[in-house]
Amino acid sequence: MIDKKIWRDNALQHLKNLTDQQRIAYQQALTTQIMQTPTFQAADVVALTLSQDVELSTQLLIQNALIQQKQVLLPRIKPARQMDFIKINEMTTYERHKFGMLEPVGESFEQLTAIDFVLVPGLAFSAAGDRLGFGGGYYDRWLPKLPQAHTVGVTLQENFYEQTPWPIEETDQRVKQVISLESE
Ligand SMILES: Nc1nc2c(c(=O)[nH]1)N(C=O)[C@@H](CNc1ccc(C(=O)N[C@@H](CCC(=O)O)C(=O)O)cc1)CN2
Ligand SMILES: Nc1ncnc2c1ncn2[C@@H]1O[C@H](COP(=O)(O)OP(=O)(O)OP(=O)(O)O)[C@@H](O)[C@H]1O
Repeated sequence: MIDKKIWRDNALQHLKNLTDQQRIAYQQALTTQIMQTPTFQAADVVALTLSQDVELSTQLLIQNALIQQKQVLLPRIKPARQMDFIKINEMTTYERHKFGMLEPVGESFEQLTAIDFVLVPGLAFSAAGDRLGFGGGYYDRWLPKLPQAHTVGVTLQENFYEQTPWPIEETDQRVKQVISLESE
């Protein structure tokens, strides 16, 4: 879909332009904002992501969630654009998928209805919760399996839109909350 590509490229450009110093500040802000979210504080089981190259870093959030004794799950992609989530701990090892992402090694967490909180990755979000991902449709397929979970997207202010500018598809899953990070 050509229209989506324009908005994806635009959002990617904003992420690529960040300086190392801005990245550190955004990682800190992402961590603080999520940890202040009541649904995260109340959550026992959280599905996070392991950020890749241009994405805002989730490392600090993962470490804090583990320190807080939450059960932390990270994704592994499967054939047919499906995902498994693996419960991680300090001993978990990671391997690189041929598409480039680092993924945890371990058994799939099957109790999807026990997941309280999901950090949904995305390049851009709108106030209504519309999300522009990398285009695999992985989260659009997975999120309907856990309607009970609180879903949150975090984005740069530059990639946050009051009105959704990209075309919305039937299969697109909205997130329940969007956090737009302001620049310093
Ligand atoms: N950190 C992080 N992890 C994540 C996601 C994410 O957005 N961020 N995902 C969020 O969904 C899933 C992975 N999503 C992906 C989406 C697209 C491609 C990709 O490279 N697609 C290429 C090639 C595909 C192919 O050859 O079939 C493409 O579509 O051109 C890879 C992973 C699960 N893990
Ligand atoms: N549940 C589904 N069943 C069939 N096709 C789907 C489903 N969800 C999404 N798709 C298709 O997958 C393709 C990619 O979806 P989309 O562009 O929304 O990905 P994305 O949400 O940006 O990516 P990701 O979730 O991987 O970050 C689209 O062509 C969409 O129609």
